[in-house]
Amino acid sequence: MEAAFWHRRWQNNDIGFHQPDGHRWLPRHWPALSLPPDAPVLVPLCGKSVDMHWLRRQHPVVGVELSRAALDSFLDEHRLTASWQSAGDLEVALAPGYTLYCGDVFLLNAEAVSHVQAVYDRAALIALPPPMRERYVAHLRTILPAGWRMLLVTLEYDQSKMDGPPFSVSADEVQRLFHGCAVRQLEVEDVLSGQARFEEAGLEALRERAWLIEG
Ligand SMILES: C[S@@+](CC[C@H](N)C(=O)[O-])C[C@H]1O[C@@H](n2cnc3c(N)ncnc32)[C@H](O)[C@@H]1O
Repeated sequence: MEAAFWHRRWQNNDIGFHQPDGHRWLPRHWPALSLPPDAPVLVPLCGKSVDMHWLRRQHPVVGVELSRAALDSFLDEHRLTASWQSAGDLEVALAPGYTLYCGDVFLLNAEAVSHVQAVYDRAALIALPPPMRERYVAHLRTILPAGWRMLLVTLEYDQSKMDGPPFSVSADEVQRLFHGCAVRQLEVEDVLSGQARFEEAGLEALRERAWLIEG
């Protein structure tokens, strides 16, 4: 998607992807990453996810997000005072425990994530259309220091019945994108029931999966 698409969504408060209570699987599956306390965690395409607030209890959090409005809302909602600085091609908000980059994830460089040990991707990979997904994963794999681990959440459904975002990402695609990494499915659940937009599109299944990936 173009940047303008996302800026419009934030401007119009059209943010159905935002989960005010956080993702139910984060507390359950985060321990599978076996991270040392204080290991810095990258949250790409972070929006104003409250999952960052949960992660922050254990880890310094590095976010990256196109929309300044999203990051300003996150800071406001969590009563955080940030100082904004320029960081090369991006801007960055520094608040206690948080380093929040504002700009295109593809402009995030290896220096910015040189200390990162883990990644939490919920609604980031699946927010991107196919060619951009390849580029996104290749970019993360290029800039992250060796030994990273990731908790990834994907959705899979019949893409011929509706358009993304969120886009359908199959188990095969996850394996392909992360070839050469250790990829383990932690959980799969059909979450179609009660999801009006997906039910109205005539889908018969909407499979959500959690993955542990080790680079
Ligand atoms: C579907 S939302 C998910 C947000 C968050 N991960 C969550 O769970 O609520 C995708 C987010 O990615 C941001 N985004 C899209 N493309 C981006 C890019 N190229 N670089 C940085 N952020 C991007 C959008 O502004 C949007 O906030």
